[in-house]
Amino acid sequence: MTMEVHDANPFSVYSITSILFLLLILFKLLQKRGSNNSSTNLPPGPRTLPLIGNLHQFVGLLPHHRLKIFADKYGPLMYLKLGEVSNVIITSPEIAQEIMKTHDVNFCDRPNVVSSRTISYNNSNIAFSPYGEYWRQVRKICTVELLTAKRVQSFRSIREEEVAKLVKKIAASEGCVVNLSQSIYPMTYGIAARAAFGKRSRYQQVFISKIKEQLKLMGGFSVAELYPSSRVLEMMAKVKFEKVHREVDRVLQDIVDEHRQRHRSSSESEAEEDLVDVLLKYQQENDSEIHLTDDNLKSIIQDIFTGGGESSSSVVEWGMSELIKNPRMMEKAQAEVRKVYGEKGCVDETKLHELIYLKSIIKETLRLHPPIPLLVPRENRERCQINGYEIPSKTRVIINAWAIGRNPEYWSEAQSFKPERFLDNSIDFKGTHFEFIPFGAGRRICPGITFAIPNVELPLAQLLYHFDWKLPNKMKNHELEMTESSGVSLRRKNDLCLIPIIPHNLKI
Ligand code: HEM
Repeated sequence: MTMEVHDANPFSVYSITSILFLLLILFKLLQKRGSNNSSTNLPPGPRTLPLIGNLHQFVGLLPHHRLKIFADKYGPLMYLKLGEVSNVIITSPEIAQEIMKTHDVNFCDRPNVVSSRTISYNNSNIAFSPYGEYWRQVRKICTVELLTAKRVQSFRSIREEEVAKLVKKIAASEGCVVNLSQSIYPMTYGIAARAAFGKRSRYQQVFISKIKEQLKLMGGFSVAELYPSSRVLEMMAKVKFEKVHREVDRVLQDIVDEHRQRHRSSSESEAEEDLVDVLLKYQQENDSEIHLTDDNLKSIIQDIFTGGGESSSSVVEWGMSELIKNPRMMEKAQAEVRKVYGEKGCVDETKLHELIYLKSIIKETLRLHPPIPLLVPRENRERCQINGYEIPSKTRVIINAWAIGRNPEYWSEAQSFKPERFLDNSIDFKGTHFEFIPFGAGRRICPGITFAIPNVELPLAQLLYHFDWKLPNKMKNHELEMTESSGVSLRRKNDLCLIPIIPHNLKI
């Protein structure tokens, strides 16, 4: 998902002086929008400055880090202003549960911002569409048609082929430094593209590169989103987003047309269906509920593609990083996967369920490095009370899942990577344990969990089975840097570069 506020430097897009100057004039001219913020019983929070609110306090730190520091001072329910937008920040499992369970219906909207409006065909995708009948229907299409366990299973050979390609590429560089980060992202994007468009789409590569451009643009604060009352800023942002969106749209429409053409001329079996086929079939056959336009269809495909490509890679990248840093755990994980697949001599999906330790590594990676650390923002429809404080209507709600996952009140040795903690308990990420919510929770919980997990398990299992790993330049394991960078998903600041060694008994 692509909408959270992520950039460490919110002022990077425009020069700060010109923006402030422009805003001063605008604020004199424009009547402030009637947001209902006259309440005196707002949650506590840092002091705000006129015009910019708390924006200046985000310079130089990633937002989820800064928000954690604030929460340590002001508590788990906090109020702050970014530009003219009111935000509440949640940093405890109890209040997250209040928002995403007790008051879920009230907090089920997404903020209507110019970037998502422009790139998501007027918010007609699943992630950004307002809570209501349309969202219910497209979400149903997603869970009942596109991302069912059976459908995800039908993409097994795609995953196996794409991961095998990755292993082959790495094996060809045995003993040399390999940029693992740069290899993992194309692999998961490749899986998402083939699941969405099928094997034969000649547009796959161009689509991946266009969508990356679009994601890059989405990865920072957009000044227009912080000052929604300014039409000038909105227009400027619209122009910026429209340019790249038009290019993405052109490729997507070609893909849809290509599929339509193919559909007419062949009778493919269901097993060969890709997600565009499924959506086209739904569009043709289902006139009872909502009619899907081509724009609706394209916006859903974009959702699946970005969800499928970006976040899963982030987990593989951080999982490998943690294992390098913790050689004992690396050995244990390798021993498990080599034992389970030893007789078979290769790793496929048939025995993934036996990799219990690997599953706990993935959970621990999601706890410490949730790919979307602030989840996707929500907005409440009606004024309400949470924890004795008043939350005015249309407040933006940001849940700091990253900080919740590192809260020492809920996790022993919270900052340490300890996969064993998940071996003897039933905590999972499906939205019922609010201390562990990398996929969110409630009605808006990520619908892509079943699609995401094999995308993470299979590559990790293969990388552990086929190779031993060394750090370059005689670097010691504990010296590996773990700095995070801003973007649409939480990535490493520096690419993970490692030397793969093929163990003797696994050499062909
Ligand atoms: C490790 C991988 C992934 C992570 C960590 C992740 C995380 C998330 C999070 C945190 C949300 C917001 C939940 C909320 O508001 O409570 C979300 C929403 C969403 N995700 Fe994922 N996701 C992942 C993979 C995927 C995949 C593979 C797909 C599709 C194939 C996908 C599709 C979506 C969609 C469509 C939404 C919007 C749901 C809505 O607003 O109703 N995600 N995801």
